[in-house]
Amino acid sequence: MLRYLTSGESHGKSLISILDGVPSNIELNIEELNNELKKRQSGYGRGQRMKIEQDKINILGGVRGRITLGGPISIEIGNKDYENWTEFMNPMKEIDRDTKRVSNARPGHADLVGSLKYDFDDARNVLERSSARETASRVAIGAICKQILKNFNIDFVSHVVQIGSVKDEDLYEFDYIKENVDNSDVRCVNKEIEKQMIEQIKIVKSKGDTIGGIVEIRVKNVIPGLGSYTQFDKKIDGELAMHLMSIQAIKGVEVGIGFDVASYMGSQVMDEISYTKEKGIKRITNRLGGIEGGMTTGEEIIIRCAMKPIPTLYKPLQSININSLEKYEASVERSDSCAVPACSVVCENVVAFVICKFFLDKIGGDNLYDINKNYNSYIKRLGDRGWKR
Ligand SMILES: Cc1cc2nc3c(=O)[nH]c(=O)nc-3n(C[C@H](O)[C@H](O)[C@H](O)COP(=O)(O)O)c2cc1C
Ligand SMILES: C=C(O[C@@H]1CC(C(=O)O)=C[C@@H](OP(=O)(O)O)[C@H]1O)C(=O)O
Repeated sequence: MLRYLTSGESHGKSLISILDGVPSNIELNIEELNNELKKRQSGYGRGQRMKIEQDKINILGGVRGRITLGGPISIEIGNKDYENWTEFMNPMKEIDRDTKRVSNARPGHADLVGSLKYDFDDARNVLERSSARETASRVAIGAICKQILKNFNIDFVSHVVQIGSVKDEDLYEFDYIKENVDNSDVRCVNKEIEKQMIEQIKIVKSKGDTIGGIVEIRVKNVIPGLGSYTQFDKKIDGELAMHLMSIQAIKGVEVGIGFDVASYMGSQVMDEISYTKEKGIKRITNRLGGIEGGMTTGEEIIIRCAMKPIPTLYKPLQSININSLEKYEASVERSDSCAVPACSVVCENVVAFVICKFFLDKIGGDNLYDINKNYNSYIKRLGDRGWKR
């Protein structure tokens, strides 16, 4: 079973993760992995931290000469900022506990409840781990998963469809998104709307406020039958939602037309089925986003995620001191004003992990050769039943 754990603090020495269950003989493109990390760091609205960090993957185990060995892969991403934080973060030595203290809980962040739950008088101990710095690890893991799935033509893309009230309402083809998204400062496909989104972020930032938005993730060339209707925890939509909702600041996940299913009649929601000798079994539409009964249908997967605005405001909200309980303005930490573009990269890679997990569960095999054999045999059987690539 494909699984991972992440460890590390935002201003600690490095982020460490272990990805277990990767088959052997997968060739890794390190440049491509680093490119994915770089994409997560960009996007208009990010704060000063992204000027300090230049995330690079350092694989410590499980890979030899860029080829996976079938054992757990250990990954390190260094925090350059640690150089400035050693005296406050060093795990092995006495540290200065007074200078970087956070006492006035930021509403919307984990500060207050984390301090109560873990019995801390300093929310620094909470925010170091609750910080979305951790998403760099998740991107590295998802990027490896993408490279596994590339062997089977499965491809991923994501883009920003809304920032605040500015929306990109067009429905684009997968390839069109792919061609245009990386040229945009906010990962928006439409250049006109991109300008409006940047303007929106600027205005909000100038007021000391923050803003959220919606991102869309698409997966192309997925085979039918990943996931299962037979048990609640085998349903791929459930697992996707769980992984996506666990990303810092994600407050909603939709598959296909999502919440709109509630407003339409059945005939306007279900995707009718057709069969022709040339195209095989196909859906005439794809409103349900490529998932039925907890299984992939073979149509493109379409998911949207809503990100709330960044909780740290330069014009702080009312709060309390976690120790004295007196009324205070929330602490102000160096912060992003909008991280929706970065979040689209995170969501895309988190989806890649889940798809890869279910793909390996379905197809099986410890090494690329066996997986290829099993894959081809499944595709052949589906072909005999009328499904075509
Ligand atoms: C890519 C990314 C960057 C983020 N940057 C910040 C930030 O600079 N400041 C901040 O307060 N929150 C930031 N957040 C959001 C917080 O980490 C998040 O709101 C917090 O951990 C509380 O979790 P919750 O919103 O899921 O409840 C960011 C989230 C993501 C995904
Ligand atoms: C470090 C990252 O994001 C951080 C996420 C984050 C938060 O509270 O979630 C707060 C900020 O941390 P800092 O105070 O060090 O600037 C962001 O920069 C990153 O995405 O790599």
